[in-house]
Amino acid sequence: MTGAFPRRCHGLVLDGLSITVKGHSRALIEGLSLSVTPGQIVTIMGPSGSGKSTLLSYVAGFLDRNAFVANGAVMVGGERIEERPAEERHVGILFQDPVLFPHLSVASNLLFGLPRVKWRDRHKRRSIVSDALASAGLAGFEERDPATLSGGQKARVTLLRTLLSQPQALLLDEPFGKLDAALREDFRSFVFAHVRECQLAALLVTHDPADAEAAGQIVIRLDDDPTRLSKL
Ligand SMILES: Nc1ncnc2c1ncn2[C@@H]1O[C@H](COP(=O)(O)OP(=O)(O)OP(=O)(O)O)[C@@H](O)[C@H]1O
Repeated sequence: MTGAFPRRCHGLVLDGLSITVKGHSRALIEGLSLSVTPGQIVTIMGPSGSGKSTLLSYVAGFLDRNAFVANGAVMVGGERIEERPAEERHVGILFQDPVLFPHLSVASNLLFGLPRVKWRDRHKRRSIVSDALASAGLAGFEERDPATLSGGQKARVTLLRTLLSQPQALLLDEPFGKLDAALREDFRSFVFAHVRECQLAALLVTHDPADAEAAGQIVIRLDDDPTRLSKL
């Protein structure tokens, strides 16, 4: 894999995380603490509405503070980040639908992810993008319009863009959910290989036990009753 995705040497730690929907007396998530080591994928499972996406939003910095009361420490790379704006957290997130800018070429979408402060030289930036595409089996896709890509290709480009932004932790919110079975397995292996290669600390939200098994079977279950948080 390309040198544009350097190895990370810090993990992700949540400490005493509690989240309540405003106006509700019972917490959605209460006293959740967990530690994800570099290269490890911890799976978050639980019924619809149990707070899986809300948990990821809190870690990523997207939580709607008008709707939720939340507290608890989030550490990435050895630093507290829960008070920082999302763009300063070094946390990448992938959603169920790959999101690419439709008016930009594949290369421009990827260049968007690449930190300008780190790579100022235009040719170097282009070559990092080309190397990243080649590492994903997409050599020569630089000038393609995202609309012409298959679902699996879009998913790969979206992951590459996230990785090029140099995250230290990766949040995966059902990123395989809409792919058909063969593609799902293929993309899952692709994502997990990058998590391990780049030594990212990853949280995976999924409803599929096969994802949890492929991720290494470390499962945190958010139950209907938040006082019954259990580690399988
Ligand atoms: N903006 C909001 N305002 C008020 N309540 C919200 C808001 N967003 C989510 N919720 C509530 O928070 C709870 C947790 O939602 P969340 O989306 O985190 O669940 P989930 O476990 O990810 O569900 P699913 O598996 O269906 O995606 C739900 O009861 C939901 O209705």
